[in-house]
Amino acid sequence: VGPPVTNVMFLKTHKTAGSSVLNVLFRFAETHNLSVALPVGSGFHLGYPWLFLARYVEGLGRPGLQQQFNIMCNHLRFNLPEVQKVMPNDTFYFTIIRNPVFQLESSFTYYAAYVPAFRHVKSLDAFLASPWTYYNRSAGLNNAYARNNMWFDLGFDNDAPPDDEAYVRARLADVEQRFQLVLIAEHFDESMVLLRHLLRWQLDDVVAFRLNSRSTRSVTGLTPEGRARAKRWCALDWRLYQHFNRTFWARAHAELGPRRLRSEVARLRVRRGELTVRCLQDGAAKNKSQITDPRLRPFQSGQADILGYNLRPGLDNQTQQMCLRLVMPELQYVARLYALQFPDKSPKRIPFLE
Ligand SMILES: Nc1ncnc2c1ncn2[C@@H]1O[C@H](COP(=O)(O)OS(=O)(=O)O)[C@@H](OP(=O)(O)O)[C@H]1O
Repeated sequence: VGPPVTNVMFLKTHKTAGSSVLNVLFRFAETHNLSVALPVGSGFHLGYPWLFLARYVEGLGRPGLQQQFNIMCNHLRFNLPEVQKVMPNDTFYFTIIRNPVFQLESSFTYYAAYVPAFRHVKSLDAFLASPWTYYNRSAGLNNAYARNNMWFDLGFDNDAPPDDEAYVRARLADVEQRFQLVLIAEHFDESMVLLRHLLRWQLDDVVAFRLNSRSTRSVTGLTPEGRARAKRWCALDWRLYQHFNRTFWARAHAELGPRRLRSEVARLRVRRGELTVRCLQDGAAKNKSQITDPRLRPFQSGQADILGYNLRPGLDNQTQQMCLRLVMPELQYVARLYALQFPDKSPKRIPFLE
């Protein structure tokens, strides 16, 4: 026991349920009046895919403004010495990973037009059948979305040879040493329970709706052969996932025990169910054409059909504010916190809302 942890750094890896975690952290920051390390100027991420530098954070280094922040969670490529310039020494570090097969499939659909390696191939199965036809190491950092993307986000070389056992082990040890917790997207609710326990937060603080998810229509299944190839192509991410999937359960059982873990997960789901009924029109996610309030429209990319939510009409003001925070997409929430934190700067513009 002790006071809630308020200095938190979340490494938001790509296509791993990070937007749902970011929502949890932004809500906590907003409702507890904490400062957030936000992207400088008009940006929405912290310099990705470049290695993170402290100067990518708004307000840093200007006399009279604060030099350190409570919460940091926007996309960045991890670079510890620079992160440490922004975050206090007692910061709690955590991240999230996902089965690399599903992570890659999500990435392919979302970034198809943006990533050189994906641009000229019609399907992920075709890509995986001969990746070296499309993937060129020297094509620039944007190809990081196409191979071992989580390994890359952690700041490592995503083209390193996966059979170099000493190298792989050393990097896994680096992650263990720096991150107090590595969450697993496939076990999102267990992850939130464990996170809440370690941060000493309230149940409501970690209840989240699924954000940035695709309609089933835009999810393409891989063939069994494609799945096996994806594991080999992203062998570094596969090692990462296997390792931390194992330690996650060991940790959850050591911290909480299986019974308490189960009952806390059940409580979380009940609470999310209550908030679903209270906040959401039809209690369900909506596709982009159905979302009426532009403030609630999520950014769309590639072939992905990204779902969002409508709020129930007629909510009282306080409930509406609470529900709004739960469903606010990432870009809108970044812009909102930026306006709150830097009222004298020109507000961030969201092009697709103009
Ligand atoms: N709560 C929860 N549990 C499990 N999975 C979840 C959850 N929330 C989001 N998601 C899935 O995560 C994918 C989006 O990841 P990110 O938000 O990290 O994407 S992004 O990098 O910020 O664009 C996206 O995956 P795909 O639908 O396969 O694309 C989401 O469906």
